[in-house]
Amino acid sequence: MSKTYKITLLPGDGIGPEVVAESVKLLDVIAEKSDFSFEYTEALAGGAAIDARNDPMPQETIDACKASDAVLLGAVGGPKWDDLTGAMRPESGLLKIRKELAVFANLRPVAVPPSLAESSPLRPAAVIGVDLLTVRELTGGIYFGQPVGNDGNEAFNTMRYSVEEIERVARVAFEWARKRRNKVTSVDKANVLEVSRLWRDTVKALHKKEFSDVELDHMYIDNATMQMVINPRQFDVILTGNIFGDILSDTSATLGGSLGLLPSASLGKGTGLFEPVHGSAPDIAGQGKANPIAMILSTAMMLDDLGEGKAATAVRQGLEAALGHNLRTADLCHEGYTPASTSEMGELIRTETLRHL
Ligand SMILES: NC(=O)c1ccc[n+]([C@@H]2O[C@H](COP(=O)([O-])OP(=O)(O)OC[C@H]3O[C@@H](n4cnc5c(N)ncnc54)[C@H](O)[C@@H]3O)[C@@H](O)[C@H]2O)c1
Ligand SMILES: CC(C)[C@H](C(=O)O)[C@@H](O)C(=O)O
Ligand SMILES: [Mg+2]
Repeated sequence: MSKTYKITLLPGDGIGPEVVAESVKLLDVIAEKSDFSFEYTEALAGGAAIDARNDPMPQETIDACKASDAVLLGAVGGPKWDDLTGAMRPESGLLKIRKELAVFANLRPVAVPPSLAESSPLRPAAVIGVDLLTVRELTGGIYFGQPVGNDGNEAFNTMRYSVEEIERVARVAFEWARKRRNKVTSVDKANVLEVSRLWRDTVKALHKKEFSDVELDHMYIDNATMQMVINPRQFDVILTGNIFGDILSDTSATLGGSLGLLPSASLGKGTGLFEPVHGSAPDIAGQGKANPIAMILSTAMMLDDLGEGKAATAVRQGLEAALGHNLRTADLCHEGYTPASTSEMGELIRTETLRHL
């Protein structure tokens, strides 16, 4: 009996639907050559859901996500909804589904093969061979701290973490390090913030108790952001909280030359959420310019999570082969390359993936 995976698609806004479409086409051709298939449910999220339901994350969407094996999300937000506040914002819808699915660990890998090094604004010699994984805490910290306030004159958010929240995400980072180069860099602001002091003490204690075979160091967020640019190869696994991980992962996108390359997997105990690191890119939306690679690599992470490692590997090998051709979307298209649209790049990656399946 062949297995059918239930996938909920949340295309969202801006370039979200454009890149999700490429993932679906890829999954369909993979299914044709495999002993498993996919059943899709498309649901509303973000600005699209505000327009249709006056709610950035309707209950029917949450129910569909929880009933599926995996969720693929494009991106949410954009200028049309920028005047909305609080729970009515598209971005609040994204935070809600992360919380509802309890996906507390957000994995954001970056690898720079030689084929991408020349697209980086940094010197190729500084970025070739970069292979790092940011493990970002995703359901706590200042994004979810209470109380929240804004009386028009003064506004505040609160950053809080409990030992339990820190330990469970730190465990994920240490476990990944054991499968990689055995090193964790924990990033915080323990020289200033109480929350970071607890973060650092908790990570140290867990390390001593369960993971003393893994190399551990600690770095302040300001230095880490600079180290990411001047010496990114020193990093294997980076462990950090919600807001520092948000900032540091966009910084890590400079290494390969585009935010359009960075995938992510948001994992907890149940259904995983697979979303590119980038947003809805209003400046290029609707023009066929979006790079589909971040979404396609997020789809590979989904295949891994579903236990379809062979298909995930074929996607990564297919992508590597595709990058050997001279086609590039606009974000990476410099001298010597031919410009490709989102769907042309998607088609090339599909063709190469099939060759590796
Ligand atoms: N996961 C998400 O849904 C998510 C993530 C980040 C931002 N956002 C939202 O997206 C909207 C725009 O935010 P922003 O402009 O700060 O960030 P953004 O990530 O949308 O865009 C930043 C820059 O990167 C470029 N870019 C992003 N993805 C690309 C791709 N796939 N291919 C080529 N270029 C790409 C954009 O053109 C832009 O120049 C905001 O409403 C923001 O809140 C959503
Ligand atoms: C849109 C926003 C809520 C989101 C975040 O800050 O987590 C985004 O920037 C990301 O990196 O996934
Ligand atoms: Mg971000």
